[in-house]
Parts: sequence; structure tokens; C-alpha cells
Amino acid sequence: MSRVSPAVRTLLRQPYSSQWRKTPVLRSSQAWVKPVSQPIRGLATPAAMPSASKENIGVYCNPAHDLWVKESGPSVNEVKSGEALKEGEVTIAIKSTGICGSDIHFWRHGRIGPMVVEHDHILGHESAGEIIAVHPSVKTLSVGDRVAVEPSSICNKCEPCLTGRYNGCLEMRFMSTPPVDGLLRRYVNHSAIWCHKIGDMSYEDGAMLEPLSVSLAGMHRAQIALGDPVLICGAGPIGLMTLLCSAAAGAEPIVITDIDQNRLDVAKEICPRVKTYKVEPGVSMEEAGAAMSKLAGGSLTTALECSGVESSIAAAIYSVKFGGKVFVIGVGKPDMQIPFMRLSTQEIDLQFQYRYANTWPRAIRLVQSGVLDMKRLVTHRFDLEDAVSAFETSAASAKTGAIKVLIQSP
Ligand SMILES: NC(=O)c1ccc[n+]([C@@H]2O[C@H](COP(=O)([O-])OP(=O)(O)OC[C@H]3O[C@@H](n4cnc5c(N)ncnc54)[C@H](O)[C@@H]3O)[C@@H](O)[C@H]2O)c1
Ligand SMILES: OC[C@H](O)C(O)[C@@H](O)CO
Repeated sequence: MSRVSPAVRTLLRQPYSSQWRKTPVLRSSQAWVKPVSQPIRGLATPAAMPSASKENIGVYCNPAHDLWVKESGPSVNEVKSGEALKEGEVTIAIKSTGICGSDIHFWRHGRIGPMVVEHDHILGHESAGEIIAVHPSVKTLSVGDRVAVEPSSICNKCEPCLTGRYNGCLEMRFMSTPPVDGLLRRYVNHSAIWCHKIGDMSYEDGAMLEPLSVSLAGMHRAQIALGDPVLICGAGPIGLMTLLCSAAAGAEPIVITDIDQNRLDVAKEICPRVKTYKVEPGVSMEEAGAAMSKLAGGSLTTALECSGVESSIAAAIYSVKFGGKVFVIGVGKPDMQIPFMRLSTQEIDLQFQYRYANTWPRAIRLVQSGVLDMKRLVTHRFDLEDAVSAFETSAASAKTGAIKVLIQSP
């Protein structure tokens, strides 16, 4: 806050409130950031990074469930001088970021299980952008490269890291999971190894690679094959991406469920051969599971659970036949009841996925080649300055029809 005037400082400190939304957003023409004339060696010149003339702002939440936009680091001066850039790092001008259900959760509930918001905290981990500065030690990326950001940081020493399953890193620092700040900023410094080149892919598609990675990791470990009958529970962004993946993998038949008819309609739009099942209140998990099974002609061997809702996981367990598998991608309550004896007597495997490892090159190939087209899932776009409205729209998805809300910094 040291480079801003007291009036601006007051403005930037405003928590989420109607006052912020009515307040005109700061423009770079208001020039509260001093321009720097001498860029350091190895960094882009100011002419090569016009967007770095704008102040850096970020989207914050806190334990009191406020949500607001304010000044953030690295400052525009630090970006230009490179003083905050560590060995192996690049500066990314973030262009597009998706809002994830976990962002809404950290804002509204202040925690996801053991991950607790304890201070002012920057959200966002589904981003793509342009490289605008490169530490001299970085040889793999150049200024101007378009990249999708993998929001991880790992120790490279523990067993999960050394065996290639780095999503289980014992010292994982995942951006946007407290206490690690997220990507919903105009500029972010991050290790070059986690910035995946996307060529001429749009930044929107680039931002979608992160949730797609979750689906791909699930698909890979659930071992979905050509002709497999598959149930997908939950038609949110993850469920719909899993639907696209299942269709591309040749699963047949495919059944998808949700409580929201709009989302089921979108599922039908992006995959006309999918069969939809609307989950109604008052229907028991046994009945729901049986109905899902019937829609698939009694064939279901795999359920990919993408809601994280206890009753949905239970219905999935009742939907698959002897020897089947329920693969849970959704996350939910810390403790849940499951139909244990159904799992036991039917020898149903219950498996879980948490985040992803090594999925990004695969995700990029699938989107670049057109095998997967996720554009229909983007329903709303907001500028970074208007991030509060973006979060409200995403949080009220049943009313707004939002599926994936993107925040952009053109
Ligand atoms: N395992 C991981 O690493 C990982 C990563 C990202 C997201 N997730 C989780 O995956 C899940 C899906 O993410 P998303 O972004 O699509 O979230 P989302 O909340 O947008 O989608 C969940 C969908 O489930 C539907 N639903 C609710 N109750 C249901 C029920 N009883 N039966 C069927 N559907 C029901 C909702 O209407 C919604 O459409 C969430 O639990 C999220 O936290 C897990
Ligand atoms: O895709 C990554 C997930 O959204 C995160 O793990 C989140 O659920 C908690 O940080």
C-alpha cells in the first residue's frame, strides 16, 4: 500500500460491499504507480509489455467472508524492475481465470475441510496469460509466450514427487489454497516449469485446462475404455468436462445426473447421445441408483461422481453392478455415510481423485486438436475490476444459469 495516496488506499481497502461496486475503478491514467524508465537486463522492455503499466490488483476474501478487489503484489514497479522475480520464475500477465467452486467455498464458508482462510487471501487457480518478464535463469520461456498456469509448487523430494504423483506432495503449495495466494491478479510471479505453452489457443480455453486436468486425472485412473457404460453424477463444470472426456473416450451408454434441469440441458447440447436423469427430492438413494441403472440398460460398471454430495455418492453406489467401480472426483463434507454393505456384497470398488499430476500436456493436445471443445461451458465473462459481480453470478448459478464464469484482464 506504500505507493498509493491515502484516498486511494481507503478505496482499495473497501471490503465486498455495494459501495465498492458503485465506486469507479481505478484506471492506470490516474497514475498512482510511478513509471520506471530503466528495465533490468533479461526482462521485457516497457514497450514490450504495455499491460504492465496498469496497477496490479487482486481478488481477496477473508475469514469474515468479505470479498473485494484491491492492490496486490508484485507491484507494477517490481514487475518492471524484476526485483521480485526469483531464480526460475517468470511474470505472467494473467488474461483469463475461471471461478472454481472452491473459490466460492473459501469466500462463503472460509474453509474446505482442513484448508482454512485465516488472513486476507487471494483466490483463483484456473488461469492462462502472457509471459511479460523472464528471470535470466529461465531458458524455456520467452516474453510473449502464451501459457496456461499449473497452480502447483512442490518439494521434488518426497515419495509422491519422486514417483510422479506430485499431487500428493507432502509440501504442496497450491495457489489459492490457504495460505498460498491465488492467481486472480493482473500479474503473478510463478515458476517457469508450471507454465505450459498453449500456442495460439485462446486464453479462455487455456484457463479451462485446470478443471479439465481434474477430469482427465479421474478418467485416467478410472480407466474408462471404448464401449464402457458410464454414469456421471453432477453436471457442473467438472461433470460436463468429464462427459466430454467420456464421450471422446468412446464410453457408451453415458448417463448424467443433476438436480438442475438447465445443466442437464447443456449436457444434452454438448453430447446429444447422453441420457439425463434429474435427481428429485424425496427419492431414496436405492431408487435413484436403480433408475440410473435402468437408463443404461442395467449395464453400468463405472460411476464417475462429480458432485461431492453424500446422497449422490450413495446413489452411484446403488447404480453400478457387481464388480463395478464408483470413482469419486467430487469433494464434500469431511465425514459421510456410505452404503457399506452394498459396496461389500457387490464387490464395488470405491476410488478417489485429488487434483492431478502430469495432465497438462495431454489437456493441451486434446483442446488444440479439437477433440475436446469446452467453449459452451463458458456462460459469463467479467473484467477483473468487476470480480465481485463475477463471484455473485457464479455463486447464484441456479438462478443465473452460470456454468463457468471467467474473469478477464484484456
Ligand atoms: N478432486 C478434486 O481434485 C477436485 C477438483 C476440483 C473440483 N472438485 C470437486 O468436484 C465437484 C464438482 O465441481 P464443479 O466445479 O463442477 O462444481 P459444481 O458445484 O458447479 O457442480 C456440482 C453439480 O452437482 C449437482 N448436484 C448437487 N446435488 C446433486 C445430487 N444429489 N445429484 C446429482 N447432482 C447433484 C449440482 O447441481 C451441480 O451442478 C465439486 O465437489 C468440487 O469441489 C474436486
Ligand atoms: O482443481 C483444484 C481444486 O479445485 C482444489 O484442489 C480445491 O478443491 C482446493 O484447493
